[in-house]
This record gives sequence, C-alpha cells and structure tokens, in this order.
Amino acid sequence: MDGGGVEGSTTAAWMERHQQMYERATRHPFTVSIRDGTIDLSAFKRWLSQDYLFVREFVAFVASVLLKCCKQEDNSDMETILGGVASLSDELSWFKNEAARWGVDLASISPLESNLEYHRFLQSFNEPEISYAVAITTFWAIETVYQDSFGFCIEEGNKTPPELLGTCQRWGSADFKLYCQSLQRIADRILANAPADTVKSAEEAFIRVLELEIGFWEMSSSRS
Ligand SMILES: Cc1ncc(CO)c(N)n1
Repeated sequence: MDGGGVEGSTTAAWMERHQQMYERATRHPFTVSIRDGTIDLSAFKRWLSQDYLFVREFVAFVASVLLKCCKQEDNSDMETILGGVASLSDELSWFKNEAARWGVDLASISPLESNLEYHRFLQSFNEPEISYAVAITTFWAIETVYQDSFGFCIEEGNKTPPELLGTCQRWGSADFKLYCQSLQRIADRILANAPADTVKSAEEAFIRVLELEIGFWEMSSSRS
C-alpha cells in the first residue's frame, strides 16, 4: 500500500471498475446544470426539500454505522463517525434556513418514490446481520457522491449562480473532501481484512448507492 493514500485500494478499484455509473451519479445533468447556471429553480427547490427528508433518515443510518463501529474490537474509527453524526445536526439547521430563504415549507413536504426507495435501503442497515464493513463502505459512498458532484460545481470554470454557492460549498469544500477521504481510508482498511463474500456485498452496496443517487437526481430534475 501507499502509506495512507487511496490509490490501489479496494474502493479506488471499484470507482474505476464502475466508472461509467460513478460518472452518471457525480456528473448528472442536475448538478451539471448548477455548474452551468442553467438550473431550473423549481427543480432545485424540489431537491432541497427532498434532501432535507433524506438527511433526517440519514441520521438514523449514520447512527447505525456508529453502533456497528462501537461493537468492533478495535473501535478507533469511532471519533470520525461520531463527528459525522454531530455535523448532521448543523446540516439539518442549514436545510431549515435554506428552505426559509427559498420560500419552501418543509412541514408540507412528503418523500417522493425515489427518496422512499433510498429510505428503505438506509433502513436495511438496522439489521445487526449487516456487517460494519458493508455499512462503512456505504457511508463513504453516499458522502463521496455529494462531495464529487458539488465539488465539480465550484471547480474552475463554473458559472454556478451565487445564490447556490453555499449549497455547493457545503459538500464541495476542501474540508468535506478530507472527511470523505478519512471515511475511504477506514473502509479500505476494514475491507482489506474482511472475508471475500463481505467484500463482494460491500461492492454491491457501492453500486446500489450509485443507482439510488442517480434516481435521486432524476427525481429532483423531474417528478419520478
Ligand atoms: C441523496 C443524498 N446523498 C448523499 C448526501 C450526502 O450527505 C445527501 N445529503 N443526500
């Protein structure tokens, strides 16, 4: 290995193997239209309100990852995951503020089908049979899709409207990238010591996250 980097790691290999799908998730027309400045604001508001509901569900998911972590003999990843739980508190406040700014009433929103599908996937991690390896990989993948998608919106050459920069910074910032990289290192370390069938399940979960993320952007763009 390369002393803590991610090149040559299991997760890096998957990103290459499933590159096409990874790009469909991280260069989706929805986020690319944010970067181009051609975003339809009603789609943005739909995303905002649906993602608020997603994040409420995500809190319980990250708590389930934390619980699995705490049950490990070596629970040295605890602080990183706990930091993730803590930052979700700030994130929920951010959604409420942002919704108020856009005139979106969060109290009257219900989850659309693709969001519900994602909720069901997240809820499946409550089962104690699902391993920490699969859970931490899934956690890393979910965060990374947003990091990469919104990071692209603030990279050089963007025409992102100023009123959307705050959103893009939330997930596109250098700090969030570092956080995703620490999750990736944890996942790779756990996967390196996991049995082959567990590694296989983790790869399947990675692919499932990409599918669900694509579905989420589609839902935000249209109304599926
Ligand atoms: C759908 C979705 N995926 C990933 C993230 C990142 O936390 C999010 N907020 N929403």
